[in-house]
Amino acid sequence: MTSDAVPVGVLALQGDFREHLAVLASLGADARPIRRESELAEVRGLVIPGGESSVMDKLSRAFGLADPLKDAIRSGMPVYGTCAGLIMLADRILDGIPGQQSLGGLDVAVRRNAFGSQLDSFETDLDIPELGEPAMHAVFIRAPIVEETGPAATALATVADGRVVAVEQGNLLGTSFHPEITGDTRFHEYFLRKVRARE
Ligand SMILES: NC(=O)CC[C@H](N)C(=O)O
Repeated sequence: MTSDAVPVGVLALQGDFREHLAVLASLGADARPIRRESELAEVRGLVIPGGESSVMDKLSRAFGLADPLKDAIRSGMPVYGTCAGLIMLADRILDGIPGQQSLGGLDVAVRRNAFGSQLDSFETDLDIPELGEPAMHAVFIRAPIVEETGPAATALATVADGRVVAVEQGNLLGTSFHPEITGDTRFHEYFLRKVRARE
């Protein structure tokens, strides 16, 4: 193992964790699926993938992972959530199913399935100053929107009508869209820089 191969996890209870594992491995990380508390304890950063947040919530509680995940987030571990993963990181969920909980950490209110049926899925290019040129091609799939950004969180990207679709707060990152399926690795590189900066 090279010194570059920092161990990072992808929450692998549900959703498109394999795509994230492949991107992280392609960037030289030691990328591991995380299904147990003991596996979480071995990694220095975590990605929470897209999928279905209400199912991920139920499984994380059923597997005894919700509390260790909250502890990891509070301890300052870098965590990047895409789509359902962003919902898991939001302090407040709008339009959740009854009883749906999040792990929290990001001072935002996120509305699930916010783009309505006609825009169930769509693609657009986003200017993201933190990531530089060119604009990022972004794929949205039954995507959430960041409806309120609290004072502790910073918006990184907005769609054309001004609604927020990417946020950052300290070691936490969240995007409504799925960079793991477009071949643009800049968000994963940004996440890995946060992980390596803590080493
Ligand atoms: N692509 C996705 O992750 C969709 C998120 C899903 N609509 C949810 O509420 O969790």
